[in-house]
Amino acid sequence: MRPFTVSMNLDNINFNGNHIVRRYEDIKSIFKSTDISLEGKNPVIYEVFESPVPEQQGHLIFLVTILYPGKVNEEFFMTKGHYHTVENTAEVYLGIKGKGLILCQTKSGDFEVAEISENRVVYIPPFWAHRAVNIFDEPLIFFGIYPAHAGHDYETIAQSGFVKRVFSKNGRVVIE
Ligand SMILES: O=P(O)(O)OC[C@H]1O[C@](O)(CO)[C@@H](O)[C@@H]1O
Ligand SMILES: [Fe+2]
Repeated sequence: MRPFTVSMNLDNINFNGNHIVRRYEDIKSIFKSTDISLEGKNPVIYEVFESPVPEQQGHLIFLVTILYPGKVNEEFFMTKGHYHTVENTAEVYLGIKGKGLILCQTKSGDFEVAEISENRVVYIPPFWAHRAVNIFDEPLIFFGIYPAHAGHDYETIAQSGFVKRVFSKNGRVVIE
């Protein structure tokens, strides 16, 4: 592989790698309850633009995630969340726009919330599951980098979920 550059122009982002689009119907099971008002609309909850890099040890995948503003009933839009399949792999996020929370937890029950916003860097150590939550009324946009061989373990989260959820209640952000 040869060195390459890409544009970070957010009006027209495309790194020529995977483009993951997750809509309400794809991920509604992650929310506490279903929301009839979204059933017909099936909005895009988030999309991820990844770099075209082989999923092999030694490489780094970089990405931009756009997590749209919105709620499923009172629960803020969020990503599926995952552990890395190769658990001993970390991830770094750099906030570009918007405001959010990165929920982090370990299999032994440890939990942490990290704030993400423009110019703030979040470090997710090895062994920590991570889920992004948009707590603002604009898209949450962040850049990320992780080892290309890390993989995504969604199954553990599907079975046991995250220990906390983030809601909007009377105009306030509530973590329960
Ligand atoms: O993979 P999920 O949980 O749907 O969420 C996507 C987020 O996690 C990542 O897959 C990185 O591991 C990013 O691409 C993105 O920010
Ligand atoms: Fe990850």
